[in-house]
Amino acid sequence: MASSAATSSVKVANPLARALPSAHATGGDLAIWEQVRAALRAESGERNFETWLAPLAFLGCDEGEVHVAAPSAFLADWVANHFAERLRHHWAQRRAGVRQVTVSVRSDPAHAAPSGTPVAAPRPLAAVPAPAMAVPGLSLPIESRYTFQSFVVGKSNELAYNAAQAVAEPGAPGFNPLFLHGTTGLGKTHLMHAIGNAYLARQPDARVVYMSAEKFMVEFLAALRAKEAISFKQKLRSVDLLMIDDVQFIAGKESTQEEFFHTMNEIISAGKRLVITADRSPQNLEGIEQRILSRMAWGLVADINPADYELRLNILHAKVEAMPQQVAVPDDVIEFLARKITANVRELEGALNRVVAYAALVNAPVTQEFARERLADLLRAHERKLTIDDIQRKVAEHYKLKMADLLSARRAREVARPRQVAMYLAKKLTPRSLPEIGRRFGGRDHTTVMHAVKRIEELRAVDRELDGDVMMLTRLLDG
Ligand SMILES: Nc1ncnc2c1ncn2[C@@H]1O[C@H](COP(=O)(O)OP(=O)(O)OP(=O)(O)O)[C@@H](O)[C@H]1O
Repeated sequence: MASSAATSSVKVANPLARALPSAHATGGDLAIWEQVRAALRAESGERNFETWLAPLAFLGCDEGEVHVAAPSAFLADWVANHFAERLRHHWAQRRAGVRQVTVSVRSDPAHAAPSGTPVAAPRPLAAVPAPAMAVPGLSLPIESRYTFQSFVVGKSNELAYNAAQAVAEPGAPGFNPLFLHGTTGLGKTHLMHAIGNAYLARQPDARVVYMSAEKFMVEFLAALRAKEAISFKQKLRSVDLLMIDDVQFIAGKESTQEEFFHTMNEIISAGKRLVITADRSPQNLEGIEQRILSRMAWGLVADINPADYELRLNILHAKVEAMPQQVAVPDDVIEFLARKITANVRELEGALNRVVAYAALVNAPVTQEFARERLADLLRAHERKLTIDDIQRKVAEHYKLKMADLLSARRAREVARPRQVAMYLAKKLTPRSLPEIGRRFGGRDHTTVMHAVKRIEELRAVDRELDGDVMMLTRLLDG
């Protein structure tokens, strides 16, 4: 992510540079900083403010440049990309001449190496130990195929992905724990394994434990029975990185929750890393003690939303590329799957595998027809007959137009652009042909529809608002 999205008035200082600018904070500037904070709190909401903005430290302002510092490279990056323009705006309103905001990474004396500490020399290759593993016995195996590289990023999982990367990086991430939540099959477990793999690749000797909340409970109760609870506690609390999957499982299980709470506290206060996943947000987890919920919400809570059409396409492309056998899967089949299998990524992946495996078995080319036949059961379950009429209505409603306008010959931009969006969606989301779509839009020619589709494709690449409209409409219409 980083600096690419930062506006020209904002820069992210090199996250690795620990030294801070020599600006100084005067009393007047500190008062402005408090006002800016209040304005940001009001406009971004309490949650966003606490997560992203509250940890910022104000360093000072010199020659039109405001310097703030975040506790980690991850936070610095995120603030620069998502809040820096607002920061600049509020400063500029209150202090003449402010043109730029610089976000740097705060050097934290508590974590800095004491001066004089020798930096470890790189180890020669031959001395590198065999690939490290999670703590045997205690941890479930960490799957090597689930890596950051094999995780495809889109708007719906971007925050979770970036935060997960920050946990695996060497410096303190600036938040603890990381709480990932989302419904089934959206990549929570994948990200946890990716954290484990990346962390162990950097520090092969680290003690990493990945376990389901169910395993946590089973192991804890077994240790209690065997009168080995102390050793269980010690083993678990001495890890460097603890990852607990599906924490909703301990709902209603009181003694397990008690133990879980103390484990969380120990890990966090020892500065070790904790990652937790659940199928819903902390506020929505029922049957879990309030003190655990607030401890969880104290770190960074990142949701993973269902993948949109674009992300589904990208995931499918990535999965096809990663397949061991080189099977040609034409683009129209990929688009077909991305359009039809919308529930979650696990199902999408399963559908692709099913089609490809069967094609290889019977030595048939992968076509849309073939895919439709192989997935008939799955598709029937999802089938919702989406009509051009549905699309027109939704688009008209979204742009606050009358249906008659959408179908009219009016060329004014405020009508013509939504009409092109509707034609584009009709082509992408229904099996109707271009001439058929033209007919349904007031008897237009198929070349008009073709032009509309091309135009919207071009615009989506450069116009974020339009792209957002199309994605939202696609989700509303196509599930
Ligand atoms: N963004 C993504 N890129 C690549 N693969 C993904 C992505 N999201 C999910 N997957 C794949 O989808 C499958 C299901 O993901 P995963 O098991 O991580 O889901 P989950 O959210 O943990 O679900 P559950 O709550 O049911 O355990 C995995 O094979 C995973 O690799």
